[in-house]
Amino acid sequence: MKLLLVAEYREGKILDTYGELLGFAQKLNAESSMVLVGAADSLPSFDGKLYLADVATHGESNADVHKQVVLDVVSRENPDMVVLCHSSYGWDLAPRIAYQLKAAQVSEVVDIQDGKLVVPVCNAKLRRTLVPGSALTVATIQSGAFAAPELAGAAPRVESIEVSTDGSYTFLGYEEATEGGVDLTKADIIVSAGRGVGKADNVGLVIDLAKALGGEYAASRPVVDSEWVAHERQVGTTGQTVAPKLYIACGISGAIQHLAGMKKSDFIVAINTDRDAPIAEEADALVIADLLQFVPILTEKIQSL
Ligand SMILES: Cc1cc2nc3c(=O)[nH]c(=O)nc-3n(C[C@H](O)[C@H](O)[C@H](O)COP(=O)(O)OP(=O)(O)OC[C@H]3O[C@@H](n4cnc5c(N)ncnc54)[C@H](O)[C@@H]3O)c2cc1C
Repeated sequence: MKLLLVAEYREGKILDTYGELLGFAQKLNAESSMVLVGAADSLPSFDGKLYLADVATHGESNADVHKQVVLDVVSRENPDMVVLCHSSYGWDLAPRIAYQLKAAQVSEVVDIQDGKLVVPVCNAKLRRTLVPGSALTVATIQSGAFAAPELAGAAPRVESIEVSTDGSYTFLGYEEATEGGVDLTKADIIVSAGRGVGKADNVGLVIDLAKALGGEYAASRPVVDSEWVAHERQVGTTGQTVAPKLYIACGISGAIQHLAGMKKSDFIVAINTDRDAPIAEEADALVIADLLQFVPILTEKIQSL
């Protein structure tokens, strides 16, 4: 199998998520080439062919033009699969490429089993394996689902390419998070509330524990969707990616989209009534308890130290 990996470049450098694309290729045992709209001073550690379209000419974020770049490389490489990250860049680009190539598009691949793509369904409660019906597939891979292989030292064979830069997009720039927004990535300790807190009033228990520990509080997506906690505190693929020294997950089941945002934490404590919740597999310590009883007692003990 032959893959074309689409790397991303932002604000002057290649994003290290290209490593996850390589991890995906490695798991499929596939041959791969890569394409990047970027610059020669920020290249991937990749032992293969890299098609490089100059960012100064093709723009940093322009789906119309970048689509043409990828299509140009597809015509040269004739891959079986075009692979992008499941990121805002990938969401924007993948369907355009798939439509143009009349290829199947498979979104948010989380695993490979027996050479087949595994994707989440039913809000990630279930998974299914897919065999695309077309000869060419365009796939996006879930953040954190495929570990990057050892990359140091490898250098790509670079081939410069150029396509027409006509497009209907004008890229205006990136917007910084609003002032006063919380940067959870800087917190050493995060206590996070999941749907297991039950109702908005109970989020206070999690906030109290975070304060007692001198940390920040965060939440899983359902808690944010219910407007119990602001979106800026959401952890996961559609929230922030954090790696604190201590992450305490209170009433969080451990769906892949949540794990992707916190599994690089140094030490994970999960408080859950269900000993079989998926988070138990990631947790360094699992407390099987009702958080509504356990968390206030823990907070009180810490406050009394
Ligand atoms: C495209 C997409 C993007 C997504 N992005 C994100 C994201 O960025 N972040 C994110 O978090 N999710 C995200 N999700 C949602 C994700 O799939 C899960 O649905 C979500 O993470 C589940 O949240 P939860 O663990 O809080 O709730 P649940 O899965 O409902 O788990 C609740 C847990 O609480 C436990 N519990 C219940 N009562 C108690 C109690 N009294 N004491 C202790 N434990 C208790 C239960 O045993 C259970 O394990 C995304 C989904 C999709 C499809």
